[in-house]
Amino acid sequence: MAVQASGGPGGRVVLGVDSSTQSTKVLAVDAGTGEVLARGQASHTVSTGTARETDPEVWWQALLSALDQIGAYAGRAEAIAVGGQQHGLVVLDDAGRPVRPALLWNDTRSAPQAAALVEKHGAAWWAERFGSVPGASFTVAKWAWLRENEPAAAARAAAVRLPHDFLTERLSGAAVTDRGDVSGTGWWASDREEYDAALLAEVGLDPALLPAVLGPGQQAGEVRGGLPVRAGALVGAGTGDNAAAALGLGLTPGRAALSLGTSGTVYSVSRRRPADPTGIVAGFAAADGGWLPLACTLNCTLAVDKVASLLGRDREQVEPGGSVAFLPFLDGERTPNLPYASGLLTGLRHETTAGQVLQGAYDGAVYALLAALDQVLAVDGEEAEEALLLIGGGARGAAWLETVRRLSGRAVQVPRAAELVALGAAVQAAVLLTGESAAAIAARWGTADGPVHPPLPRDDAALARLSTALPLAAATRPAGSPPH
Ligand SMILES: Nc1ncnc2c1ncn2[C@@H]1O[C@H](COP(=O)(O)OP(=O)(O)O)[C@@H](O)[C@H]1O
Ligand SMILES: O=C(CO)[C@@H](O)[C@H](O)COP(=O)(O)O
Repeated sequence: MAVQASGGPGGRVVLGVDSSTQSTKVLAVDAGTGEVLARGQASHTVSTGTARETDPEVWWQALLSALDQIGAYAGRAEAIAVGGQQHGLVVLDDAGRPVRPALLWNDTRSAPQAAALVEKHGAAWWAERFGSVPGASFTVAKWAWLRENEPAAAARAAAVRLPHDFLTERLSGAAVTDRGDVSGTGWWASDREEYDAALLAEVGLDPALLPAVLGPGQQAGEVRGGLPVRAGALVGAGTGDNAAAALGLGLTPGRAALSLGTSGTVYSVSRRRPADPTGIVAGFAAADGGWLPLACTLNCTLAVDKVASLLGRDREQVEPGGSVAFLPFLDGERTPNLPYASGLLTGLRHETTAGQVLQGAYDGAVYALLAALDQVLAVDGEEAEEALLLIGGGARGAAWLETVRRLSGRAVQVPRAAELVALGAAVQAAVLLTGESAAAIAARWGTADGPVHPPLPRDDAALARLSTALPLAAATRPAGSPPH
């Protein structure tokens, strides 16, 4: 199909949505040039304490508010797609209303259920069949937690959705998901690319409650009436936020992205299906038909910002040197799989400064991601490109950039485009309009363009301190919690 898109006023407009942990962002994008024409953003509330929950209605209201902020572009847009935080368990009643708040990817209460599922079948079975060894983040563990702890809520389930599915359905009425996001549930067999009926029976989930899985480039439906987006505009399949960013970056095998947001993630795309029995690399599917090997941490920007505020410092007030090792596992941790751990600071001396402690928190937050980088790239096996792509809110910060350069020893490229998840969703929407491949659109938009910062000598002493401290962090679980 010919590309009809054209830039400038009067050009065709698509909308990309990023419904992530902390907020919803909407970009109105010129489908021809990729120029961002307008931007809206609205915050979410996430529960604190041991639970991490958000009412899906909060995401919907945030989406409506962000759409409101882009003014006339909402009504002009011809297509829209939604990228959303992965794994969250959304349970709806027969009127499409949430039965309870969604259990989010960073809620570790489901760790015992995840451990029981892995114990029952073995890590190798999970990796081979599902591509991933499920931890507390995976939807299957959350569903098992709900059945055990709130059976009445589970019994009321008329539909089970992921966060992006919920919003896609509110926009279009279509009960659909996509292969990228469904690959993070733990009930989609990546070896056969279908729901695993035997596992669903085992966890007591009726497959009729699940959405249809759309393939790359497929359309979910059209925008229904009565919304700020024009009725009849095309609605893309949407996908998980990391898969959306991979589309937005036009990621190719051998190229890795490091995302610094509520979660820290490191990922690449692969032509080979991942199946890592250690559980470090999750074997997600990519939204374009390939695979998305990925490692994810629970403690990233929020943990470092918390340490800065405890120290009474601005997040950029770091100082070099010193002897601390800081593993900021304030929420427990997922990579490595230490759901009951807490933060650990070692190596304090009289001469240690507050700025060095803060730098230690940055180092600890980046350490596990960089440790997983080679395993992520090894899945495809393509020779790795030197420069890491740095994205997410943290990529705007100098201290994050310098930490990644110093601990990776690699060149780091920071795309000028700030919202890669929303841009990736916009790419998905543009695919529906132009019939091009997502890769062709991302290349035309130049989404990954940005300055390349040359490598620094790797700080092996800091990495060695962190590696020595890690077994101690594993022992920081509260009395009475199960062994890791
Ligand atoms: N200029 C900045 N410098 C450093 N960090 C920043 C900056 N702006 C935002 N952040 C960090 O980005 C985080 C939000 O990142 P984002 O990728 O939007 O999160 P999420 O997608 O998980 O909602 C915040 O927690 C904040 O710490
Ligand atoms: O769980 C994962 C990846 O497996 C997280 O990356 C979530 O998808 C949340 O993303 P952000 O809100 O941090 O962007």
